[in-house]
Amino acid sequence: MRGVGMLERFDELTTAHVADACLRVGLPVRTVSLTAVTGGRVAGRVLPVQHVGSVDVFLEAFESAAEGDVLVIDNGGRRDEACAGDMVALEAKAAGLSGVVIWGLHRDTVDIQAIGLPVFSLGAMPTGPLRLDPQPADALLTATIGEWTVTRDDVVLGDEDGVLFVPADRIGELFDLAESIRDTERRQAAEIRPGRSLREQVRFAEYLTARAADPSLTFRQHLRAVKGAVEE
Ligand SMILES: O=C([O-])CC(=O)C(=O)O
Ligand SMILES: [Mg+2]
Repeated sequence: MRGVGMLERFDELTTAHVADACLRVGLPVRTVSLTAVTGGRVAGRVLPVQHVGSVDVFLEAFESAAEGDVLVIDNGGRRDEACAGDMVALEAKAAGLSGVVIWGLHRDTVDIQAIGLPVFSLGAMPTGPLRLDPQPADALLTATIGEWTVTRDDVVLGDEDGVLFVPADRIGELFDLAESIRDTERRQAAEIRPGRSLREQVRFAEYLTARAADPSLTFRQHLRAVKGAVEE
């Protein structure tokens, strides 16, 4: 699954559903809280870059980008400079990319919003970089976003809750599971509204009784037994 196909399938899901799917199959839940500058959603293969003070590394990455890739910028979480703005967003869009994810700050917010390419970042700041550091040898191979180091073998998903990284070769399986979690949650929601409480649906009273007898019983174990979905 690539580019547009992946985005179409993710369009009916959220990062929360896929994060819960990761938890269920025992994958690390590689999420980061970032703001959606343009409010859009993104799903695509990671195009990793490490930024050291100049946009040239982005332009170099675009030279070998594939349709639907997402530029994932490691700026070390710095909050003293913006590392990408509307020029980078526009060039990314023209190169066929489907979004930009920044572990750092952006600028040119209004122009980025007008371009419409989904951009996720820690926030905005007027100044660009005032430094230029040496470029590491793996600057176009890996990016560290929060505590997660990602490569071309990863897919990034982004929405209003932030971003999530998943292994590209597990995406179909994770989407299948995320869809079933979403369907369960929708069914539960559809019953809460007319008055059948979540506690009733997940037999919460039974859980409290069972936990009194066996304090090691967790709510997650109980949810699995009754096939409910809330937190995974
Ligand atoms: O932050 C930078 O220097 C890059 C920039 O402004 C842009 O892409 O428009
Ligand atoms: Mg600019």
